[in-house]
Amino acid sequence: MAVYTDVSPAELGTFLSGYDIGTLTSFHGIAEGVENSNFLVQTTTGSYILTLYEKRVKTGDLPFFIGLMQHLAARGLSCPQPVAARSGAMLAQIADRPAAMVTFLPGVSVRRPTAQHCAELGHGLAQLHLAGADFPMRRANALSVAGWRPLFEAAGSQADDVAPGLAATIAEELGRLEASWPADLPSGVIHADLFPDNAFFLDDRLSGIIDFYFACTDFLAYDVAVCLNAWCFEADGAYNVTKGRALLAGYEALRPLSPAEKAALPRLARGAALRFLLTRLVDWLNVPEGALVRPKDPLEYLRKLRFHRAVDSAQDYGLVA
Ligand SMILES: Nc1ncnc2c1ncn2[C@@H]1O[C@H](COP(=O)(O)OP(=O)(O)O)[C@@H](O)[C@H]1O
Ligand SMILES: N[C@@H](CCOP(=O)(O)O)C(=O)O
Repeated sequence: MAVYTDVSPAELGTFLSGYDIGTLTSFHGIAEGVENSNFLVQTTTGSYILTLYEKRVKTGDLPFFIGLMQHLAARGLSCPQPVAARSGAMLAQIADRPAAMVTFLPGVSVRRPTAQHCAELGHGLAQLHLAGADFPMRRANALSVAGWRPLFEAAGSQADDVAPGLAATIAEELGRLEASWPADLPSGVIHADLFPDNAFFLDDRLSGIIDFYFACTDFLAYDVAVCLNAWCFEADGAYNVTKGRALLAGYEALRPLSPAEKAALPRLARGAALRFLLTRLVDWLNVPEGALVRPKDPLEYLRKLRFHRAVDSAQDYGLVA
């Protein structure tokens, strides 16, 4: 998280009086993350996370996110659970922002995932997909292929200031993906942002998944592609096929990919790389003044995109045929 909106102790104290979770003992803003404002709130009954929803989160989508976390938790997935106010409401308002209080999950995120972490993550992702299969609400993925051109239009004119030639690379890739994006693959609830900072581990076992605010209804294999991008590249930009193999094997142990999903994986991985390149580029060029946030490097995803452009088949990611 980041902190875009400040909350005063008095405001938070008043806010907490609407909940049955004790009285405030301490709180602080959390610097990690880039989307919403998050606070670690400690009360006389324990620790909680207060999230204030910022620019990319539409208020109309909040019931989907809240309902999804409740649904997944009820099916045994370890994820934050929304805490109801005394009125029964899961959503509230503080500092003029929509907000929710959720349970605090123990565990730590890993900066340099090992193959073991990747295997655990793949398994957890498949568990999430299976647990979400009967979730009744739908939410279109606003950041799928149709959402990429508007992002490019917002940032494209400054892209070459970030890296010479970047605008042309994005334009070419966007055109290709718009023309070839799969139309019909198994769909359902996806997390859509399951990066290492959104997965917690205890003793190298996956202990929880957080940050469901990009979750939506889309191709399940696209979520796998997002994770290959986020978990299986080394800091020097090299793809680690051992980690990819572990992630895919962990996933397929619970939910085997169909032949069509396997064939589509390289395109989905290119699309996932372009999606994060574009959102990072927009964020890089638009850091709000005074915000506690560390924008993420868009060029990391340019390097990943270049790797995917040279991939022939899902076997290159470590998929065992
Ligand atoms: N339920 C939770 N339990 C424990 N820590 C959490 C929880 N939710 C968020 N955090 C902490 O806050 C950080 C940012 O949260 P996140 O949901 O990823 O924000 P963003 O929506 O900006 O990505 C996480 O990296 C984690 O450290
Ligand atoms: N994971 C995205 C940005 C959103 O990150 P989060 O920290 O809010 O989960 C990226 O790396 O570009």
